[in-house]
Amino acid sequence: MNIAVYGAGSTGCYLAATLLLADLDVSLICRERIKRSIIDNNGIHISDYQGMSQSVMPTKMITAIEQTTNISAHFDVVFVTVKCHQIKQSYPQLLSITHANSSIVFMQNGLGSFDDAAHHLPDRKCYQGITPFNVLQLANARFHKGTEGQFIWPRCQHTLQISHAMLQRGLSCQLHDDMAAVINGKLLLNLNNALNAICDLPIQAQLKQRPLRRLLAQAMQEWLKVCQQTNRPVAQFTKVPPNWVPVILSLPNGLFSMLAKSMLDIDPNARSSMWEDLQAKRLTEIDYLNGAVVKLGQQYHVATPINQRICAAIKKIEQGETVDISQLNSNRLTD
Ligand SMILES: NC(=O)C1=CN([C@@H]2O[C@H](COP(=O)(O)OP(=O)(O)OC[C@H]3O[C@@H](n4cnc5c(N)ncnc54)[C@H](OP(=O)(O)O)[C@@H]3O)[C@@H](O)[C@H]2O)C=CC1
Ligand SMILES: CC(C)(CO)C(=O)C(=O)O
Repeated sequence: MNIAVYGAGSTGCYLAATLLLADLDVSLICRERIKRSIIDNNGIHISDYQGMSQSVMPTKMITAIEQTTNISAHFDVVFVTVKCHQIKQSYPQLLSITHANSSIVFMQNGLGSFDDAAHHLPDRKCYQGITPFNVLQLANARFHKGTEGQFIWPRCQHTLQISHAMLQRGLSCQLHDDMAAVINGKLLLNLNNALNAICDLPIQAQLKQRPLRRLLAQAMQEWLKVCQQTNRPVAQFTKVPPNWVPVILSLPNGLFSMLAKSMLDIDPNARSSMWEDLQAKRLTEIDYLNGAVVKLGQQYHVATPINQRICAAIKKIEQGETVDISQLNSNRLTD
């Protein structure tokens, strides 16, 4: 089975290293800077907040698909790990490197990008997968997992084979039959990406502040309302069912830290991928996260004022303006 990780950056390099450690045949399709960094540092180095640390040297790294020979229809499985807004440009290349029985697994957060991909690649088996944990790209080809979780993939012939190979090496992933519920449940957590980026604090420090938790709880309540209204299933990612998460987040600090130990048991430096995007002055995925909640809210007549303010704030920051998180409690950002 020939596997490719298309767009190996933070999550993609972590995924590629994990699959290589399971002795699978993996090619990285990545930028020249990533390839150079991996070569200069003798491999990909992955670590996690519980002390795991492993290294692996990929032998196949492709930076220019058009100039690579024997790659046409070569891959049986492609994990796509580019950002949501980079998916559109990938269709011709994804078509050229796969065949009719290939599985293409899209690993993006949020809603919108997968539907577009499945629509544009009708001759391929397209699936959605999820990275439930945070990966921070550090210097020297190091990729650090800062929160808990395992890769989640749809159950299909290829992922069953991959899961088996991983298990034999003491590694694990989760296979699900209902990826739509998983995506909706992950979006609930990703509503924090923007808030985390705006408050400019590590997630753990952010969660210790009740006003910041309450903002997140309100954003989550709006999404849960949309899900209820549209009969969308929401998978559980936390110790408590999705509907309880905003309730727990709204509790006073003492009660919250007693009841939400696992939420706080993360790397003290972990931040959201949107924080990373803003630091690097990259376009964010706001339209696919809080923006998707707003869009569905408008469609199904559910009010989403907090998510609207969050979107407006991120758009301002993308344009170089500064935003104070306290402004989210007023209407000023949507004016
Ligand atoms: N980072 C995280 O902790 C988490 C991220 N996610 C989700 O996973 C998805 C991927 O995020 P993440 O891994 O952070 O993204 P990254 O930006 O770190 O990685 C994507 C990489 O793909 C490269 N790329 C883009 N287009 C191509 C192309 N055509 N050919 C080769 N390389 C390409 C990008 O380069 P360039 O920057 O030059 O465009 C970048 O290096 C997102 O939807 C995100 O929300 C989910 C859970 C956690
Ligand atoms: C794991 C999590 C929720 C961390 O914020 C994430 O998905 C991200 O940063 O994009």
